[in-house]
Amino acid sequence: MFQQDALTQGLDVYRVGGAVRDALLGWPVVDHDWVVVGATPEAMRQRGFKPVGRDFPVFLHPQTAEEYALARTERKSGHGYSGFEVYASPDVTLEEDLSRRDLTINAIAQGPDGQLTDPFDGQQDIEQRLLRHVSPAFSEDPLRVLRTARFLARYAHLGFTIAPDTHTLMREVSQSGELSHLAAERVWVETEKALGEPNPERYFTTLHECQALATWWPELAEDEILTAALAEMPSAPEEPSLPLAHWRYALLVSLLSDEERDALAGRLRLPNAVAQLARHTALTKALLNEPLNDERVLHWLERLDGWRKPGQVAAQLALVGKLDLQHQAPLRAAWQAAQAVSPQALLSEGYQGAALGEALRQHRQKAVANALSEE
Ligand SMILES: Nc1ccn([C@@H]2O[C@H](COP(=O)(O)OP(=O)(O)OP(=O)(O)O)[C@@H](O)[C@H]2O)c(=O)n1
Repeated sequence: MFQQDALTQGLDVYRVGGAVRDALLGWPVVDHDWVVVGATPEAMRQRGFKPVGRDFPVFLHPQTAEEYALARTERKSGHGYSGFEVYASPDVTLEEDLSRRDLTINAIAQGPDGQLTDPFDGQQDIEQRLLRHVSPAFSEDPLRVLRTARFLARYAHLGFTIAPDTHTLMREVSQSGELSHLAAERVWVETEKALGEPNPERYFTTLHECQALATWWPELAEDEILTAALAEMPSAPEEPSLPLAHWRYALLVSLLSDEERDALAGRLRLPNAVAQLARHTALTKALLNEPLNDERVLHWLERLDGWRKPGQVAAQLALVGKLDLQHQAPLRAAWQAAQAVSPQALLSEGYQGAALGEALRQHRQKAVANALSEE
């Protein structure tokens, strides 16, 4: 049940999508999406709703900033995201709007009196823990392959599986080559969300099973490589300054070569911070692979840009705590000792320019060596 406010009073409005699904699942509801039946864009604007874009009949409530979309149908007319013909008109029914959606559990609407409109048996699929497509139109949006894998990463621990027919469709979409028309940013948005879910590995194994991994993650699309990569993710540290999803990504690609990691980062157009965390994580794993010594530790601190960005060393030290706890204390001591070397003191001794740089490095290396020998 929900109360209508002055702005929505008199509109034929329903709560839809994720909010209804998650409420039925007892999962926290983060944001509410609404669908409005029988209204025109002009009527919405007159009420004070703010149009979101020019091409989509979606509006924001000026107070709650929640999305109100006019009921619409969609038909594919080309490749990728722009290749959609959207038809919104007061004669589009609630059922028609629900029928364009991806999964049955996402195609349930709730009216103000609490009553559910559920033409595709989404409630039954929630009870049976099934991710099932609404109609063959599922294939019209290749992003849905990733979305379905992401929902599995989120709900697998509740017992959800992907319906066999849906799995078949996902494989067909992957084999059609349509995934390559997605924008890299949208692929990353889905992947980043999946990486933050309770079972991120299910996202990747599902995509591998339906042959979708080869398009965007060819570096991981081999049974043994994928298994090894996924086994790295549980080492993500609880480091509140960085998102869990980013740590998991960095660990996932930590066994790849530098070239492969950079190729992936470029293809996915990763945000710099994520690509950098991935590089740093690989450096830390390489450091721990062999016995520590002053030269290797100093090199590691330099590659982490520790003097300018101490937070980057702190983050990697947290990772060391998960990967190899016995090395955390010596590395922390070495870092503190190296940080304590003061450029100011060397300046006042008369060092300048390149000589100052060289003296700094020598003093730092000595400090690291002392710290390592004391631990
Ligand atoms: N490619 C897509 C994207 C969205 N939807 C529909 O639009 C709703 C809202 O989409 P979105 O807000 O992206 O996702 P949610 O389902 O709300 O999931 P989340 O909890 O991850 O936000 C979905 O429930 C689904 O009905 C769809 O059918 N196909």
